[in-house]
Amino acid sequence: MSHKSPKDFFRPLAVGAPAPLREIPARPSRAIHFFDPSNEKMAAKVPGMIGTVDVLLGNLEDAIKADNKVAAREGLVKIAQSTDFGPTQLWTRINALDSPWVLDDLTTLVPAIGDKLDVIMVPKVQGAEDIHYVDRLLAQLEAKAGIQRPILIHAILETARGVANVEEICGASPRMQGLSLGPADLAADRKMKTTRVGGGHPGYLVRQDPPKDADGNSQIDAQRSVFQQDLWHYTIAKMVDACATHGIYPYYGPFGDIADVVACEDQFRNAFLLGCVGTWSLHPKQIAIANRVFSPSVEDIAHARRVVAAMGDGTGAVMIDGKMEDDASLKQCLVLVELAEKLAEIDPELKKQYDAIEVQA
Ligand SMILES: CC(=O)SCCNC(=O)CCNC(=O)[C@H](O)C(C)(C)COP(=O)(O)OP(=O)(O)OC[C@H]1O[C@@H](n2cnc3c(N)ncnc32)[C@H](O)[C@@H]1OP(=O)(O)O
Ligand SMILES: O=CC(=O)O
Ligand SMILES: [Mg+2]
Repeated sequence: MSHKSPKDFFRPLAVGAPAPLREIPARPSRAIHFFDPSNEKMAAKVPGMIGTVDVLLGNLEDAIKADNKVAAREGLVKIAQSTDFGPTQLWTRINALDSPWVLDDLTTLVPAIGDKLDVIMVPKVQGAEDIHYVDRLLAQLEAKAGIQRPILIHAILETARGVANVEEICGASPRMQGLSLGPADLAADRKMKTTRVGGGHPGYLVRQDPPKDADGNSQIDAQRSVFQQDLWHYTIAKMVDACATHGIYPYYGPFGDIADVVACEDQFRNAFLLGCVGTWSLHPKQIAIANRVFSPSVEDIAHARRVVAAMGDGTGAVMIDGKMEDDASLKQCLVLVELAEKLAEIDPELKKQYDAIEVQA
């Protein structure tokens, strides 16, 4: 954990840098859509995606060929300078802190487009020291460039040491906006034996007990159901707790099987139910899945509003459809109602659906 005093924590780290935020804004970020700014075809699609996705992220790290690193950085500057992003946030993923590109990433991007960048995603974060390094450097660059609002930091949880240090990473700077799970790098770093980019694995399962014959002997060769388990449950739950403790936001990460939109939706929904606020989208077709999954359903909002209406001042207990509701379940319902209100501000279609709900007595 940081050894700074609480008041120093909220002082700028360079003379002339903007004051750190005390609260991280809860801006909707259901899909963080990755694009390669050095890929002209992909980059050309970016202006048309504004308003259809909550976050557009110019990726400079993995998935960008070494020969294209400079073109990606320069492409991002060009796109950011020539585009009005309206309601859509602009993020970038810089190269890893031990790479030959990251210093130029930061010293180029902040002066050129620091006033347009909402969040910088930092990959392969190992501990608080990585965040401290970026924190100070950003403050120096912001001061030099006269940037008026602090650029926030998002860390990818994708090393074993990062997972072990997740608490101190979340609390390392008032710039910390959130964390994403990086299942591909994390699997490699932990020496897990899956070669998939996120999602489940058919070998990670629990098998139904064998039936017994008339003499009570187990029929181990009999047909038995298997239930595939979630390889990522532990890490996502740990990440959600660390983020909630520090008032920042957890996200699922990449789902690499672009064709399997069904399993992608399942993985996203598991993360949503566990507390994540959004996910990555690698391909345009994953945006609609993320927007659907990370927006509460009309049924959930109808129920939540009914509980809120029935609970009055929030004390006591009531019965609704045979189920007990009290202060705790009211708070659960308020999580959904408040999220729906935020989403309705930026998504007219959702607003229409939520507005049409009639609250049952
Ligand atoms: C483990 C990690 O670090 S994950 C994060 C790093 N990885 C990434 O960022 C990957 C981003 N996505 C991509 O590179 C691509 O989507 C790929 C390689 C997965 C698939 O690309 P393609 O084979 O070209 O996909 P496909 O043919 O279905 O593309 C259809 C159209 O969508 C466009 N498109 C594909 N992905 C994107 C994207 N992320 N953003 C914008 N447009 C895109 C294509 O250019 C193509 O355009 P066209 O119809 O004008 O030809
Ligand atoms: O960067 C993402 C990952 O899964 O690795
Ligand atoms: Mg990674």
